[in-house]
Amino acid sequence: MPDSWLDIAPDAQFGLATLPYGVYTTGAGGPRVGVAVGDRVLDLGAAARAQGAPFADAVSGPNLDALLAAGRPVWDQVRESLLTWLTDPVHEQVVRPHLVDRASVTLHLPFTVADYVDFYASEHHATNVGRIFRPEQEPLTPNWKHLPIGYHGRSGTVVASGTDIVRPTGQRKPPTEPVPVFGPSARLDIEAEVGFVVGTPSPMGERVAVDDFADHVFGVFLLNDWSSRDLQAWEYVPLGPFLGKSFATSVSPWVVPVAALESARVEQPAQDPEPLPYLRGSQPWGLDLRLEVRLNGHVVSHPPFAQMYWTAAQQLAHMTVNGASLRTGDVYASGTVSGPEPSQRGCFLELTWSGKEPLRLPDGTERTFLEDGDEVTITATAPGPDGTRVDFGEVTGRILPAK
Ligand SMILES: O=C(O)/C=C/C(=O)CC(=O)CC(=O)O
Ligand SMILES: [Ca+2]
Ligand SMILES: [Mg+2]
Repeated sequence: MPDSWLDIAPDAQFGLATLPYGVYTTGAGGPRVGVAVGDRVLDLGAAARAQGAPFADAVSGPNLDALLAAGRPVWDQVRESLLTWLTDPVHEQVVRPHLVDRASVTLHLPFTVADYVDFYASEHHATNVGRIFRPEQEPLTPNWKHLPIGYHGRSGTVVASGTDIVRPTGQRKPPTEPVPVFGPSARLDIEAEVGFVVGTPSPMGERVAVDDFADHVFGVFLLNDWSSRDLQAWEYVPLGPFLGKSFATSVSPWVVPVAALESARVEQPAQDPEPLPYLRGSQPWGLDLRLEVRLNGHVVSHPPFAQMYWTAAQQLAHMTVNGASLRTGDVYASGTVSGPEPSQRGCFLELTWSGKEPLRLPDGTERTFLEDGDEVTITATAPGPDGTRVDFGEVTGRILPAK
C-alpha cells in the first residue's frame, strides 16, 4: 500500500486498507457521508465537490443510499479516487480542509434499511442450538446442509451502534409452569453476526447467481441480533423466530466495502453433500474475519467467520432463487458466528450452555444471560493487502430495564 500524506499511525484503527463509509454529524450541519481514515473522518461529499469528481452527487446526500444505488463501477471509482486523493501529495491542499477529528463526530445508521433477512450459517452454532433446544432430535435438521436456512426479520428495528436496548417483555413458558407467564425476558442474549448490505437491486422474477455477489453487495458490517431465548423458545414452533428477535438489531456504523476484503477471501469449509448447482460458484467467498465479543469490557469470545458453512454469496443466490427481488438497502445477516471451540461461541446461550454453565468474569461476577446495565461490544478485523489490517470498528449496546 502506498503512504498517505496524512499522518496515519502505523497501528491506526482505520488505515488505507479499510476506508469504510459511514454517516456522521458534527456540532454544525446535518448528517453527511464520511470516510474513516486514521483518527479523522473525510467529508466525502465536500471533498468530491471540491475535486469536481463525477460521483459527487452520489456521495452528497444525508446517507449512503445514493452511493448504494450507484452500482459497482461507481463504488470502484470512489474507492480508487479516495486512495489517490489520500496518497498523492498533489491532492493534499484540496482534500485536507474536509477532514475532521473522528473523536468529535456522532455516527448514525448509515443507510435506509429496506428488507432484513437473518441466516443460520454456522454449523457449530446450529449444532449447539439444536442440542440445547431439541435434545431429543438430530441437532442439524435434514435441510440444513442443502440450503442456507433463514427468516425475515424486522427492518424497522435495526438500530445504530450505541442505541440502548430496552429489555423486551412478552410471553414465555418456564418448564415449571403449566401455562405461559407474562413479563420481562429472563434470558436475554446476543448473537454476534456479520451483516451485508445490497446496493444494486434485482427485478422480481430473476435470480442472482453466486458469482454476481460483488455486483450486488456493497459492503459488510457487524451486527448484533439481540435475542430473547425465553420468548423465542415458547413462540418459534412452527414458523420460526418472531418477537424473541424483532425488538432490536444493532449494526456497526462503518460499512466496509467488499473491495476492501480481497485479501480476506478464503475457501469456505468443504460442503458435503455438494449443494445444488444454483448454490455453487467459481470464486471463494469465505471471509477471514476475526470477531471479538466483550461483555462490560471483558473478552468472552473470539468467533471465527472463516468457519461459516454457507457464504454470503450463496445466501444471496438462495434469497433470490424463487424470483424474490432485491432492493437497495436490503440487509442480510450471516447468522450467529460460532467456531468449534467453546471460546469461539457467538452467543450466551452457547457460551453458558443454556445458563447451566455460568461464565466467570475477571471482575469476579458471573453471567448466564444479560443483566440490566450490561454492555456488549463486538469488534472484528481481517487481513488486508501487504500485511495490513482491515478494521470493522464496533457494534455496541447497553441493556436498559424492561418498561
Ligand atoms: O434452531 C433454532 O431453533 C433457532 C435458532 C436461532 O436463534 C435463529 C437465528 O437467529 C440464527 C442465527 O443467528 O444463527
Ligand atoms: Ca440471528
Ligand atoms: Mg434481532
